[in-house]
Amino acid sequence: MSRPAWLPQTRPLTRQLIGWLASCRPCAETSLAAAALALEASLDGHVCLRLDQYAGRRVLGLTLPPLATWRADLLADGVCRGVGTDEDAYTPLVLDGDRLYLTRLWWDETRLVRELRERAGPSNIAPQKLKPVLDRLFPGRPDHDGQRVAAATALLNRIAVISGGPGTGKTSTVARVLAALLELEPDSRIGLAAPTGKAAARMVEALRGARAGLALDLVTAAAMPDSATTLHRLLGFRPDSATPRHHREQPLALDALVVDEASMVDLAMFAHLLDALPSKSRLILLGDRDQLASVEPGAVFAELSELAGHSPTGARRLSRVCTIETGPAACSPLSDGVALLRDSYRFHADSGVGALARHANSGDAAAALALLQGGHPDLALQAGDAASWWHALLARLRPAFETYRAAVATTDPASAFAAFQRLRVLCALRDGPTGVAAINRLFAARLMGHDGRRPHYPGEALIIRRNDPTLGLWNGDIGLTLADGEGGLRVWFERDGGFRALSPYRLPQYEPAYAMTVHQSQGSEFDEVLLILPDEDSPVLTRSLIYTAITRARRRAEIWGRPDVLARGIERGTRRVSGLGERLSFDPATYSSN
Ligand SMILES: Nc1ncnc2c1ncn2[C@@H]1O[C@H](COP(=O)(O)OP(=O)(O)OP(=O)(O)O)[C@@H](O)[C@H]1O
Repeated sequence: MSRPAWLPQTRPLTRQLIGWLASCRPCAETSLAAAALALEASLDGHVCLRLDQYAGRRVLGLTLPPLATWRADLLADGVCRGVGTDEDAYTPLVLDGDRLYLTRLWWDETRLVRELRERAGPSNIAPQKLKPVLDRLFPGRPDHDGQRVAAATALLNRIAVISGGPGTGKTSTVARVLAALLELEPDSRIGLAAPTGKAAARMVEALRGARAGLALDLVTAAAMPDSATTLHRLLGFRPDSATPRHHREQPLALDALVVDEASMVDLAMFAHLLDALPSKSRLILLGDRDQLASVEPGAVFAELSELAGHSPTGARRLSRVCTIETGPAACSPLSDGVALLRDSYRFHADSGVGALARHANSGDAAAALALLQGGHPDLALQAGDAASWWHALLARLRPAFETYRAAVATTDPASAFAAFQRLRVLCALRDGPTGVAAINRLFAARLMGHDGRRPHYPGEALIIRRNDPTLGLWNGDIGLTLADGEGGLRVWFERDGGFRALSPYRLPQYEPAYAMTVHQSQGSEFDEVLLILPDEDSPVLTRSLIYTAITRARRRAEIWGRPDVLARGIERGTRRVSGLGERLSFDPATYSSN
């Protein structure tokens, strides 16, 4: 059929693919509309489209058919295939119940579900052996202590998911989990990984700190892992190939893997990870289920966290090691492995940042605004359009940039990084007058005195946007440019507790980093954070984005923008559509809780 009239309403990629599909085969316009909606959904981070949410509605200027007719047309037109039928025949889409997937995403979800189901279940650690070890590692703590329960959960199950907000003790808990594991299974080969280089470095630093507080015997202390890598590096992704070096036939040589900041890991990476991890290995996922999900489709960590519950057997095993509250019953074979940490030790009870994060996360815009306007010493709201405050923003930042420029003048990378990482401006959007690109141009010109004539200059701060395994640079790495003492410039990167320098002319794709998007800031923390809002409401501005921005702040958070725009963002909850939770749940027809 000819190109549908509604096609220009969709994004360029959708237009291209639907144009191709329309030219390949005759099919109903509503089948093309379903394919277009599934593509658009994947571009928004959803794994699939729920046909039942659209059937019978008017969308893209079309009235969509009732569900049964729409499903039948889709299958008859050959735009998609049903599950279990003709798996070798390629169709662009797969229809699984009422969920319509791009075929690649259906395979990723299917592989992940299969791997998780196969691995779910109790580990081979006996509760009676674990109890004395945890008594030693959590001295003086009550049996019902949340971190102790989380540690026991992680050790008694093969797949563990520990979710908690900032400072709830995820790292402290996992340090004890690793110590206990090494005591009970001394030969364990343990790996540490995170989605970005920054998050991996922070994980190592935090684990070193947590480990120092444990009275470990010398053998255990020496066996504790002391380096972490990115998931890309761990799996051996190559720039010229979509298939990593490690997979089912060439698995990782690990008995246990801890992945920090797991909320940033997308569906496809999770599927690759489970494929490469030996079937007997443990997997421990750490993260904050309320943070922004990955840029690519999927919200795997948040969905796994939602499975929390106890099976009768799981509850019996856990209660031999600690005291547990009566909670929800298991809804999935993975439920017993999920632990939620709730008490934050980073923010004191009177911390404005902590309270603001809680209000934002619960969607309570009125309480968040009242708090911001209530004169809290660690919070500020600069209300209004950007045009009304950008001079004030430059004045607010000038002292911090002067400190940074003074540190740059010493040419000592440690001083430069210490000054640079103290404060960060975060932007909700990428483009537009308050987007990260415009704000960076403003700061480079007005605060760094960069006139744009030289390609590089001392103090230039940049963020790497593309992995370059040959150079050992990873998407998200921050580089600071310093004079090299011979009239040239070098860009310095933090590496393995030290620094390394490269010529600015060798770098892969990068962007300025005086300000960064909230997405780019995930996995990092700063003493002070200034969040810049767009002047107009945007669908990108969501509760999880605002919560993620605020929780990057250790000591102080400021919001620059219109209160009504902030309120609408806090009220905008988002939920990514996928089939993961449903496919991992027990089949109610066959599950018995006894
Ligand atoms: N049970 C506790 N009692 C007192 N202080 C604690 C406790 N647990 C953790 N802390 C402290 O709280 C801070 C945060 O702990 P930790 O780094 O383990 O949390 P996290 O959840 O990993 O934090 P982040 O969100 O920054 O990754 C640390 O300074 C730690 O020493």
